[in-house]
Amino acid sequence: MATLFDKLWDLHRVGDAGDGEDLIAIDRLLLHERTGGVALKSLAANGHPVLDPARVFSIMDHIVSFRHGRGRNEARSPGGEAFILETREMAQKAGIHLIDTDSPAQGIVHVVAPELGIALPGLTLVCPDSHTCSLGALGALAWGIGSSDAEHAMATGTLRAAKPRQMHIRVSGNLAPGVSGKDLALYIIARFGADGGKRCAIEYSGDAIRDLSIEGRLTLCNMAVEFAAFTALVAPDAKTLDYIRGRVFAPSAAQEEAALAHWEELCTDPGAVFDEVLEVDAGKVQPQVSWGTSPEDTTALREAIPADASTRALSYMGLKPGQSVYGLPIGGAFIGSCTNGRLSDLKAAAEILKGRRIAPGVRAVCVPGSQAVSREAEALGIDRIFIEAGFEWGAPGCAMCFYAGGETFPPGTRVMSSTNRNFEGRQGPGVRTHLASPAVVAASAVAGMICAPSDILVAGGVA
Ligand SMILES: CC(C)[C@H](C(=O)O)[C@@H](O)C(=O)O
Ligand code: SF4
Repeated sequence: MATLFDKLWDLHRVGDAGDGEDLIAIDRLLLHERTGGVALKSLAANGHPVLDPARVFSIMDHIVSFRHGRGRNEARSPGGEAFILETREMAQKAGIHLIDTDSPAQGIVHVVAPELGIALPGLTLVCPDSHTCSLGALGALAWGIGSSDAEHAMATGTLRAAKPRQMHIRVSGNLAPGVSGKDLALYIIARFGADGGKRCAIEYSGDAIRDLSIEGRLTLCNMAVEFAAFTALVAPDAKTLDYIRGRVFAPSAAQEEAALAHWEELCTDPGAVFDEVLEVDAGKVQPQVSWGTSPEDTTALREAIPADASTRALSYMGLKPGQSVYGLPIGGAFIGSCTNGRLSDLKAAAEILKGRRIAPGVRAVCVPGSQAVSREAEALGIDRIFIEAGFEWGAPGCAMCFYAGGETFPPGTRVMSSTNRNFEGRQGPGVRTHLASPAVVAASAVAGMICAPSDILVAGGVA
């Protein structure tokens, strides 16, 4: 009896690497220009070629400008152009896949990898980026690594890793309408703490997980690193297979039968034992919003901030213990990122923004997670809905998810954000980030204050 994680580990275990570590075969490696160029350059300087260039994909996302009509090398931070140029040059020299700034496939690495079928059930995937855990949503064994590990993986096709402990999170019941994968992720982190994942490999299962769309599962697994997990996984099911079919780097029609036979085995055997088990009742999850400077500093929208909340977090956020953030005026809103920059996220926000305007004094920005998301949204008229509501519509990339030294909101601005991190200065010096789902961010942008989608829909006579 084995867990899904045991099976993935054993399938890729090449041998014992000593010191409690195993040598794991790496199927595909992803790079971005913020950390990938450095790894490629150092690898070349050490005289090592990339063992199998066809398995390595480099994508421009972190530093590229999110201005429409951006030039090929335009960065969003001073000096950022060097990251783009170096990654391009080193990727071309190494002969790896390069999804460049002007490619129709460009976007955030964790959004592009599923879209192109780079991430598939049963594969090991690594990237020098902490949110690589997102890809576990497809039943892949994916985790974030450092740049030197990325070099090792490129040179040898393997990595040393200690097998992590395993956690099962069973999410029973159903999420209420309007409650998303993001709300579930924030709820779990708030309830069990930002260290609650205990560096385990987590498998999510249960009715609510089965009911989540693939994009909802990607959002949930994306935040596993905010829960201090090694990674997260969802066993592949019919939805996963439908999602994968026909994607560029997925098995061809001729290979599909063999692939399906393999993927069918990718599940936890009944009776397999986990080191830790957490039970979550999906019916208890309400739309969430963070109030502090860790994703665990989160409550349901109308709930009060705990009386014993950290003074430092409250002072940074300009809040008091016992108060609720509900109704607080905001100055900014951001929808995008590898957490919530996919089509379903933009659709959820557009449902609220349709025929409405954001409040005066709010700067609202939407940046689709990839060129593909952007194209699909534009084909559906979603870009018009955002723009007519007063949002800026940006060019794909990480954009305002993290401050890179360039454009941001003024210090002290309270920003509703569909991203995954609310650390001090994450979106810019002094910027006060509140994490929430795209629907809650959109509703708050319209109201000019933190509120629930239902407030807006009722006020507009829609619901
Ligand atoms: C820059 C990169 C290494 C970083 C990460 O690893 O996650 C970034 O993507 C982030 O979200 O903070
Ligand atoms: S969108 Fe944000 S969290 Fe995701 S990879 Fe980019 S910077 Fe990191």
